[in-house]
Amino acid sequence: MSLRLEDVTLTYPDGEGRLTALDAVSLEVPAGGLTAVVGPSGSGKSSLLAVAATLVTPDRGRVVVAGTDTAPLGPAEKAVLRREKIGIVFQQPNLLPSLTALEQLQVMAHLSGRSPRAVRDRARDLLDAVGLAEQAHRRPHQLSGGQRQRVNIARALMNDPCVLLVDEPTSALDHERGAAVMDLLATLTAQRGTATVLVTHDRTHVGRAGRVVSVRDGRLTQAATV
Ligand SMILES: Nc1ncnc2c1ncn2[C@@H]1O[C@H](COP(=O)(O)OP(=O)(O)OP(=O)(O)O)[C@@H](O)[C@H]1O
Repeated sequence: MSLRLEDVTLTYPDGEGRLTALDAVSLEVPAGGLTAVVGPSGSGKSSLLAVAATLVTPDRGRVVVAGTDTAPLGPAEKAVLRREKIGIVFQQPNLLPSLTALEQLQVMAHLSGRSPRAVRDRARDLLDAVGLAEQAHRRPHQLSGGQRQRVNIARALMNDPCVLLVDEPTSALDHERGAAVMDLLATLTAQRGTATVLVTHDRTHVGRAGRVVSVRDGRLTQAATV
């Protein structure tokens, strides 16, 4: 199942007029595909993620998540779609300080209808997949920045999303850890078949993505297969 943006335009109020943050953007990411969106500050990367996440409604165009056109959906329906189909990895992990790595994942599944045992098993499997099986019972302050980002990624996969949206995953990490997180995202995307979009201003590690797209002044200017 894929993610598709069709001719998406998004504007914000700007004094007397409107500022165009996204200008007729079209982008398709297939299941199992990892697309990196690169661009300078203010180019529209966060706006693109927010629209893809259905957190912001575009002025024009369509966002299709796993075959569902999101345009006709109301706020409650979008919230369900987000919970069931979309994983979001924010730049800052926003982990709850008092919870262990395992518990951070478990709380994500409280509305999933799965048994507590199934939830715990899935959380353990995911921590294993991101290389943190040994750290399952540590709290955020007992983890490194790279490890916190791994918990963040594992947490976004807890509800088995079709679409994974990742905001600047390597900006707080040194070169080696940044490369490792990008490798992990590429591996998880292929293994789990998510349609993954990551946005970044830093081109250092984007070679690990299957496709790189540039955004500038709200327009996709170039697409290249790496
Ligand atoms: N809520 C808002 N209201 C008005 N203008 C906004 C709003 N959010 C973003 N903008 C403007 O829209 C444009 C695109 O912003 P966006 O945050 O998408 O860029 P970005 O590429 O993510 O930047 P950065 O890398 O600095 O986070 C910018 O000109 C920004 O000033």
